[in-house]
Amino acid sequence: MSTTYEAEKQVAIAAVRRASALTASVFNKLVKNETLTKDDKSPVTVGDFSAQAVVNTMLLRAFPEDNIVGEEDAADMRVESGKLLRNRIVELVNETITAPLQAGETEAWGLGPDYAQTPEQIMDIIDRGNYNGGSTGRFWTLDPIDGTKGFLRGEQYAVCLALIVDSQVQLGVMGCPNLPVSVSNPSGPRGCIFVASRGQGAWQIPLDASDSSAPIPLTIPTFTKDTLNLLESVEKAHAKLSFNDRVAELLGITKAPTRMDSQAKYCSLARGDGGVYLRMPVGSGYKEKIWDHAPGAVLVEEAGGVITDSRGEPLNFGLGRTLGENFGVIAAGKNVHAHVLEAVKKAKEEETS
Ligand SMILES: Nc1ncnc2c1ncn2[C@@H]1O[C@H](COP(=O)(O)O)[C@@H](O)[C@H]1OP(=O)(O)O
Ligand SMILES: [Mg+2]
Ligand SMILES: [Mg+2]
Ligand SMILES: [Mg+2]
Repeated sequence: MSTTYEAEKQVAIAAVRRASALTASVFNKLVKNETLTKDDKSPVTVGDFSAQAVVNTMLLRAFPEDNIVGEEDAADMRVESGKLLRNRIVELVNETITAPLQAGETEAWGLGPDYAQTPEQIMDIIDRGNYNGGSTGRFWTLDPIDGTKGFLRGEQYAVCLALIVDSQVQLGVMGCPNLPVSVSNPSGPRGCIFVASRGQGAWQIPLDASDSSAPIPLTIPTFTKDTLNLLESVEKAHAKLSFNDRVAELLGITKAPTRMDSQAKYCSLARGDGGVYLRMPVGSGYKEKIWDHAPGAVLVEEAGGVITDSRGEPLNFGLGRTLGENFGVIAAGKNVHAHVLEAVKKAKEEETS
């Protein structure tokens, strides 16, 4: 019998909602020493650490046996120089988890006025994201702020959570606080959640729990050469944008690419706002992380699309914390995908000839 992971979906949506609210509220108050630079030179903020603590708390209360592959760890908070950072994170996490219960939430998820945690508990819960993943069993993967650079610029970012069972992504939930609710009204209200579970479709729901708008089913539409465009990174160090330009040319695309940080690109693709997610490695040896693609992958597939690496092979979420050797990512609607794959092959041949 196939399972629909309904209980997991409810917890994941609530966790992404609380963590998204935290990140949105912290953005306006971020001060200088609340952002650090990690060993790989990428930024991390009190928002990333706090959001990971909130999501891990709720997941582990609801599913104590589960493991979590999370992006962040608490090492920087455990040292003497991390005291200010730690205090701020403890304040943010406790503010978020002790906030009154909202519709559908329960105290069993560690929420409500009685559930404040000690600094030690919060550091330990962040470090419960240290699981290494693998090809068998069930685990969650979490990117508490995907697109930290976009977050710091006040642009797109996403709180990203997925459930992986025996290497297959079964459930994906992404919170996008800065993404317009409606594609046709880009300057209108912002804040959406994208949800997909295997065999159950892809949906957009409101970020605000008190908004009772009905879930919107998502299907990737059909594109023509004139309406097709690429969705790509803002950061030049994350993807080879010159390669994308050549692929667009080979495909006869005339529309300019949409540059956007984070897995909000997958969300945009799933709702027809952009026709191709294309990410090619820059050749720095960076390995793509499973939390940067797992929820986006199930969302695209459930919206009727296809996602592979640049050779047309499926992404492998069972290799550990990374996707292994990086051959890039192509995601698009079924018909478009085959053409992109062909154009990518041609552009690669040109590079080596
Ligand atoms: N050198 C890199 N190459 C590719 N992706 C990277 C690199 N450094 C960080 N990332 C991750 O790429 C993703 C952002 O990609 P995009 O450019 O598509 O927004 C983020 O998950 C970011 O991590 P983070 O979660 O810390 O922001
Ligand atoms: Mg990061
Ligand atoms: Mg990320
Ligand atoms: Mg991140």
